[in-house]
Amino acid sequence: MHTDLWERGCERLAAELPEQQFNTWIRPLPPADVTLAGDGVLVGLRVPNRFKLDWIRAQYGSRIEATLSELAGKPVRLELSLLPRDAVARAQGMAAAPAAQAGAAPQPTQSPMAIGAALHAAATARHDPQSVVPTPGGSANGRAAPRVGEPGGPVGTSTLPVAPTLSPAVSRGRLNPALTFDTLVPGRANQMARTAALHVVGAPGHMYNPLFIYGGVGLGKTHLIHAVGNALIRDNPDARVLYLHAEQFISDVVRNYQRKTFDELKAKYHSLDLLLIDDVQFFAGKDRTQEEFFNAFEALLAKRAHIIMTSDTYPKGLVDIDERLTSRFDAGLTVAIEPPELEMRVAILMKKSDAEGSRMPEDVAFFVAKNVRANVRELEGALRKVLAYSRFSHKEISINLAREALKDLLSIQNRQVSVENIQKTVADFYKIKIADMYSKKRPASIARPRQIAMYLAKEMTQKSLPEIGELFGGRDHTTVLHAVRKIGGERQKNTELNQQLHVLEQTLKG
Ligand SMILES: Nc1ncnc2c1ncn2[C@@H]1O[C@H](COP(=O)(O)OP(=O)(O)OP(=O)(O)O)[C@@H](O)[C@H]1O
Repeated sequence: MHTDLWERGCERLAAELPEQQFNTWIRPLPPADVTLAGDGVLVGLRVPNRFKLDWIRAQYGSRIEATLSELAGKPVRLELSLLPRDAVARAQGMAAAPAAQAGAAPQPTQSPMAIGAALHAAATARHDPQSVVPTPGGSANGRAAPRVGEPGGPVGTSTLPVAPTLSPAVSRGRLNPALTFDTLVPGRANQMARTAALHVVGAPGHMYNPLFIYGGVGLGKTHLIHAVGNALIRDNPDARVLYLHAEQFISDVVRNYQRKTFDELKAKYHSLDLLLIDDVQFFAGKDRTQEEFFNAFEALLAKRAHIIMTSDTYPKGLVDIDERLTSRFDAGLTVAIEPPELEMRVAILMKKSDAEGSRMPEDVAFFVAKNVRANVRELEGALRKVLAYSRFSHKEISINLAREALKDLLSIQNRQVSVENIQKTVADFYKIKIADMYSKKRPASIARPRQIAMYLAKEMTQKSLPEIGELFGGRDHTTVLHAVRKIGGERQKNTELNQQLHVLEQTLKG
């Protein structure tokens, strides 16, 4: 077994990567789970938040896989997942004291892995934006520069001053130069959001301010707002653009609160031309953060700076966020990004495989796209698996190869969802009693979830209409057919319903 594979990998990465990059991104990770999987090795890494997960995957994923594969002498597949929230919260609670000493250097005598475990708690509690933010990645003329960690890319320590008021170069450093409009595949699912975003690039500070983009996980919200930032800086290299995840804003507020340096916070945020802030649902229940964000928001709009926010739900659907904020979020333009349809998924697979230098034949792209429907992030994961499998096995990319590479994923997808499970999940979601699924009650608050459950039963199980009717309290098959048509039709037009169905489908697929 390769029990010490991760530790050896860390040692190698510590020697190869610039020190600050290793210390920021790899060292704080908790020890990986290493398991043998077929002819290869599966290395599971848990990361405290989505921002870090995306960054580590984009910047270091292939490098980690290559390093570990070399050490193991067999193919290694890296799987990144989020640490459960309670584990993060526990670590934050435990780390209250170390957080005060954020930045303390690890003891050199410890192994990278031991240090990783020890520092993990402090790192998750710290969330120091300056420490987690990558070094500048854009060139002076705004064209894409090599990424952090790539040959020719910037080294760990920024030579730029980190002033409370961001210099344009520092703000540019927070954008991922790979996330542009060119690399974002357009389609019906992101048409509105993309068009609105392009308007902002054309006339920042004018129309659609603030722009609020919402949608389920992995659908391209972050990509789109980075694209706006990158395009704006390309057109105007002096523009002060800041991208940050809502959690970083929260940490900034906490830090300035502790130090009583609110003027610095104001100077930093109120001076921007474009603020891109991801996942504002994270502000829930954080009153002081909401107050500071409100102040920044008002100051930026007053000087015609643009604000773009993303969230997993529309403004009125945000919970534990002050209404004076949510009503302002809704005051510009609110647009949804929907799950991509089949053709768009195929286009994404083909574009991304081209970018990797291994074209995926169209029939294979259709096969993968038909089987991976949840979101683009999962689609990318499936693509990575197929490409890696083809590389390691020295075989051409074909449907058979894709079937083999994705067999775990396909077996999960094919797992049967039962009508009983659908009834329970839908009842929980809409907060009605499960008995109402079989009852004859007709108020809309009950009849509609029941119709939604019937629709999902038809979509997600092999049951016939009469069988479904029977399982819903002995209803006639025409009642089921009516529900299936009604909900299916509405889904096409009603974004909110579509999002709810998407969440339910994801939950049911486990
Ligand atoms: N239309 C698209 N074309 C190309 N790539 C896309 C598209 N949509 C999403 N992606 C890619 O899918 C991945 C996930 O997208 P992104 O991180 O922007 O999703 P998100 O909606 O912000 O998710 P989350 O809410 O989980 O943060 C990224 O690698 C992104 O580049």
